[in-house]
Amino acid sequence: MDMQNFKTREKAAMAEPKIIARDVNVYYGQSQALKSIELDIAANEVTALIGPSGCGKSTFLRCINRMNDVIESCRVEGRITLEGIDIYNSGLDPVLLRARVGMVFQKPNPFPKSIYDNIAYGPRLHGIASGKDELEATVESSLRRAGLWEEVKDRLDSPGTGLSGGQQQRLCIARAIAVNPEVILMDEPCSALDPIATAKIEELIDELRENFTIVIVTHSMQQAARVSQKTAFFHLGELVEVGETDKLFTSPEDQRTQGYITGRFG
Ligand SMILES: Nc1ncnc2c1ncn2[C@@H]1O[C@H](COP(=O)(O)OP(=O)(O)OP(=O)(O)O)[C@@H](O)[C@H]1O
Repeated sequence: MDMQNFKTREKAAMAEPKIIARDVNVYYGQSQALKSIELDIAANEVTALIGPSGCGKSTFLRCINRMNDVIESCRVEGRITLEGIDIYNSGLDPVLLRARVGMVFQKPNPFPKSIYDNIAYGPRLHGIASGKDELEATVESSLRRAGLWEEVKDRLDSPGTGLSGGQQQRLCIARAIAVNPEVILMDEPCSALDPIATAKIEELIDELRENFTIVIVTHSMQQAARVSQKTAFFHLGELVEVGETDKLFTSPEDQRTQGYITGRFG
């Protein structure tokens, strides 16, 4: 290994995880959806959350930007830190948290506004771009980073909802990027898309990790294997196993992981 490579790896090994979850328990009313979750999420990596339906993947994802706050019956216990800041107990405004931790949903959900305004909305709200020129530049760079600029540059005033499903999802990714978040959460972002649109989003995810920390929930083990560096396997509200994606899929430590990835249940 050359010196440069060694230094890069050493730096990565020493770096603090971007997100740390400790003893996270989540309840919907009386029913417990997550049990004592402990997970470190590294910066500039893609972490995939996998597991059978109902195991708690989306619930955990929503804990990271406090989206569970809007579900009345939901109660979150434990500690989740973002760069050392406790996101539940620091008095951190959830709106500001969600600017740092953006989210992309299963079904593309552009606002019923123009393509331009879909992207400009967040920067306007958070006062990120000052003036028309800067806002235009932010809209363009966000669309470029989401791989959508060439396809929409001549129709920025058209409604976002008029785009194809795959384009709408890239619009939603561009919208998330526009406020310059550190983390992007993706809840099954390709489940409503065809294979070609899925491949585009997967390529995009790989490019985005250079600048963002990405956590993705997916039902597709192939997708987890293609896009992620780390994979966490959830089962019945427990985090059973987490590790390097290659290792988790080739030599898992737990029988339950083995059972799931070989298709014995799920
Ligand atoms: N809003 C809610 N109100 C009540 N219970 C909920 C709510 N959302 C999720 N649950 C329950 O919490 C548990 C975990 O659900 P969650 O959606 O997090 O699982 P998941 O692994 O993401 O599932 P899927 O893969 O089917 O999306 C399930 O038992 C589910 O029924």
